[in-house]
Amino acid sequence: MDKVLIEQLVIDAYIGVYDWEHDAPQPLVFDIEMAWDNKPAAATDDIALALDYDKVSQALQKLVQDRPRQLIETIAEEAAALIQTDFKVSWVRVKVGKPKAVAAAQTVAVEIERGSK
Ligand SMILES: Nc1nc2c(c(=O)[nH]1)N=C([C@H](O)[C@@H](O)CO)CN2
Repeated sequence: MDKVLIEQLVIDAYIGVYDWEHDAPQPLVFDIEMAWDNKPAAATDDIALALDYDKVSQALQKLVQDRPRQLIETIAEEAAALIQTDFKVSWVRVKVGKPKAVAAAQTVAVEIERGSK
């Protein structure tokens, strides 16, 4: 299975369950894997046949900054749904890290897979 990947995409977000988290944005780090047949794009050298990682990244930025949320689970689920619906991706893995959440941890994260390969 071919994939298109977006790694370590940083998006500032209003995210968290505690009041202090509602006052300022903090970084979320996205790792995304998307099933995509890369052969047609490679054969034609045509971006129209590729899964445009730039467009996906922009759409994720808009989604995340659209409104505050409490849980990174919510962001992960909404990101997966957007990628599947708007970009016609049959299978996606989304990892959302919140590096500032737990002082003693380098990062905390959730990861989900949606769709079929
Ligand atoms: N599974 C989760 N646990 C926690 C979350 C979360 O989004 N998913 N969030 C928090 C707080 O917002 C925390 O990040 C503040 O440090 C706690 N646990």
